[in-house]
Amino acid sequence: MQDVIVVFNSGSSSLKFTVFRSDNGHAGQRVLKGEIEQNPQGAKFVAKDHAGTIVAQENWSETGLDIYDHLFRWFGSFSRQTRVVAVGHRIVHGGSEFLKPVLITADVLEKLDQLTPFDPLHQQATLAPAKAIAGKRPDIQQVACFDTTFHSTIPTMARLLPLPRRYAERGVKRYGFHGISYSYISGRLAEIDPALARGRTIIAHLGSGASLCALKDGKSIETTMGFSALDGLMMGTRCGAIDPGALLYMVQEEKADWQGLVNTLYHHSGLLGVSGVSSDMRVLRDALAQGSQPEQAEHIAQALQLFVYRIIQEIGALTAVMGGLDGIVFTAGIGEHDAVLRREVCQALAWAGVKLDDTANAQHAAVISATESSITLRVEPTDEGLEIYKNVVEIIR
Ligand SMILES: Nc1ncnc2c1ncn2[C@@H]1O[C@H](COP(=O)(O)OP(=O)(O)O)[C@@H](O)[C@H]1O
Ligand SMILES: CC(=O)OP(=O)(O)O
Ligand SMILES: [Mg+2]
Repeated sequence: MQDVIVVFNSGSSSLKFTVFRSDNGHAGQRVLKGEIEQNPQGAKFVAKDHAGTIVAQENWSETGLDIYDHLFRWFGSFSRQTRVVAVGHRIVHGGSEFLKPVLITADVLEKLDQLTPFDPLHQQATLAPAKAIAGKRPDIQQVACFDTTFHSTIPTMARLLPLPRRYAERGVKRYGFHGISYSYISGRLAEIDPALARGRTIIAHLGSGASLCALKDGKSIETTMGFSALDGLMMGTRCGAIDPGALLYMVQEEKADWQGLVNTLYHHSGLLGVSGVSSDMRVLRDALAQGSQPEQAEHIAQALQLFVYRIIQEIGALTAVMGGLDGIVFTAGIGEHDAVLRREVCQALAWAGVKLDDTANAQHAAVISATESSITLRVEPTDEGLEIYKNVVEIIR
């Protein structure tokens, strides 16, 4: 009977899980990974073995929490051949209380539930698997790892929002997110590039959700997402930082109700909102290459340019806060795979001494800076699943 640790990384639209052997220390040997993609019509479940071969594929008519009955039926058959010794979860918001990974208890779940208004997009989606398992398999130890933990080191000036003091006392301050990814990359840098790990390095986690982290001497000192995962960079469907007066206008003039505003800002803005076509970089680039009609082509081009422009603005700000810049590490879906995006960002940073090696960039090499570049440029795949697995091993040890 194989002992395993299961790791859930629930995103805003999909539930991803990875199964690791539990007898392999921090090496984290994957035996299975799966995804449940949900849509209004139901859910599609796919599980693949370590070689990527599909070992299970099902379409379920249920959605929301009902998918867990199917998942546990499948889990039941799966766990008859294996022994699930623990489950790890990516929980996006840990608030001010949870500053490191914790064993999940009813009290912990209750406190995390109360943070939902701080992150209406992710919190319940990331808590759902933990709640389902706590209800159906209370014998299984569960560990919560938080996207906010890595940024517990940001200083007061990075933490405070310029609002009346009473709001900070209610938790309205800057937390930062993508911390599990940043913790993984920071650990990898210590292994592959100690100078960058200890230096002034910006990690660019550019996925559907996108943010930057200013890593100084191995610690987060500033990051672009703040109170919420809506803040900072322009993203696939999220607006990022915008003038609060625009929100007041939207509410006043368009009588936008709260839910309508949540949907607009979280789901219909960003690349999708400006292009009017898609939130996915690949779709937008293909549409331009295939020659959209002129107005649509202009909107797509502006969306892509604005995406880069916001990254440049924030890199400039983080560089100032760090008092200089030694390296940039690109990661996550866009950061790892979109050489055009990386080239456009690096070209706009020539003033800072950034020089890209175009050949290495096109090959998605680990190091993409030219030898004469005064700033090291790297591409490093993130691995939130492995980072969570390592935290689970530590907690249940
Ligand atoms: N080959 C690619 N070229 C450009 N962009 C890509 C590529 N592969 C993935 N992406 C982008 O990465 C995004 C997904 O980012 P990822 O970090 O994988 O997921 P998530 O943000 O949901 O955690 C997609 O929306 C897409 O825009
Ligand atoms: C915090 C956050 O935005 O996560 P994701 O990029 O997975 O949506
Ligand atoms: Mg992500």
